[in-house]
Amino acid sequence: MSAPVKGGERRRKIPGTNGHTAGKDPAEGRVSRVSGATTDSPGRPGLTPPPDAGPPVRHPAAPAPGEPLGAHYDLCFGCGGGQPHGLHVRSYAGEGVTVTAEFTVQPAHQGAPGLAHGGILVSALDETLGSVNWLLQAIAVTGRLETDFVRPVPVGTTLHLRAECTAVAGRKIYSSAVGRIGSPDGPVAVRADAVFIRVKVEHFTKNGRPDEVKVAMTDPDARKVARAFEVNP
Ligand SMILES: CCCCCCCC/C=C\CCCCCCCC(=O)SCCNC(=O)CCNC(=O)[C@H](O)C(C)(C)COP(=O)(O)OP(=O)(O)OC[C@H]1O[C@@H](n2cnc3c(N)ncnc32)[C@H](O)[C@@H]1OP(=O)(O)O
Repeated sequence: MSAPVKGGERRRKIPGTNGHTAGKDPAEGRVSRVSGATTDSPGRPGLTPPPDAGPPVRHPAAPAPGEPLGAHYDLCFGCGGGQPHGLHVRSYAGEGVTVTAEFTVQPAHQGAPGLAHGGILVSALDETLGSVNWLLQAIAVTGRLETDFVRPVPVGTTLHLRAECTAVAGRKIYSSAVGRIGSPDGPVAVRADAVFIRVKVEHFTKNGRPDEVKVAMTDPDARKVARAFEVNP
C-alpha cells in the first residue's frame, strides 16, 4: 500500500493528457482544462466544447467589473440570505466573462471534524460557476460539474473563488473555476469544470414545488433576475 499523500502535493495525471501542466503545482496556471483534458466518454456529452463552440460574449448590460452580483433568490442554498445554514456566497462581476466570489466555511458545513464537507465545496463552485451566466444574461442550470479536491479546507477558512466562461455552443455554456484558501493568491484547494445548459424560465415554474414558486414570484431577487433577462414569470 502506498503512503498517504498530502493534499495538493501530488502531481496528478489528467486523463487524455501527458500529465504535464504549467507551473509547479498542477493546480496553478491552469485556468481551464476543458479542451481535451477531461473524462469525456463516447456517447456521453462531456466537458469538451464541440468544434462549433465560440468564445463567450459579455452582455452589454452585464454588471461592471467589481459590482456585487447579489442573490438570485433569497432561499438559494448557495447565495440566498434567507438560508441560515446556506453558504452565503458573495459574488462580484469580473473582467470579461469572469466572476470572483467569497465563501467562509461555517461549522454547519463540516464533513470530517473541523473540515469542509466535499459536497459543500462543490456547491460553492457550482454557485460561482452559475453566477458567470449572469454576465451572459443567460438563465442556465448545471448539466455536468467535475471537481478536483486539492487541499483540505478547514472550518473558518474563507475560500476565494474565481470562475470563467471559456466557450459557448448553442445552449451549452462551458466554464471553469478555482477556489483558493485565504486570499485570491492563496493555495488552490478546489477546481472544477462544468457545462451549464440554457433553459427557459418555465424550467423553474413548471418543475419547482408550487409553494416556493409562488413565493419566488414575489421575491425581489428572483423578480430582479427574471426582469434582467426580460422574462415575465
Ligand atoms: C420562479 C420564477 C423566478 C424565475 C427566476 C429564476 C432565477 C434563477 C436563475 C438561475 C438559476 C440558477 C440556479 C443556481 C444554482 C446553481 C446551478 C445549479 O445547481 S442548477 C441545479 C442542478 N441542475 C439541474 O437540476 C439540471 C437538471 N437537468 C435538466 O433539467 C435537464 O437535463 C437539462 C435542462 C440540463 C437538459 O435537458 P433539455 O431537455 O432541456 O435539453 P437536452 O436536449 O437534453 O440537452 C441540451 C444540450 O445540452 C447537452 N447536455 C445536456 N445534459 C448534459 C450534461 N449532463 N453534460 C453535458 N452536456 C449536456 C445535450 O447534449 C444537448 O447538447 P446539443 O444541443 O444536442 O449539442
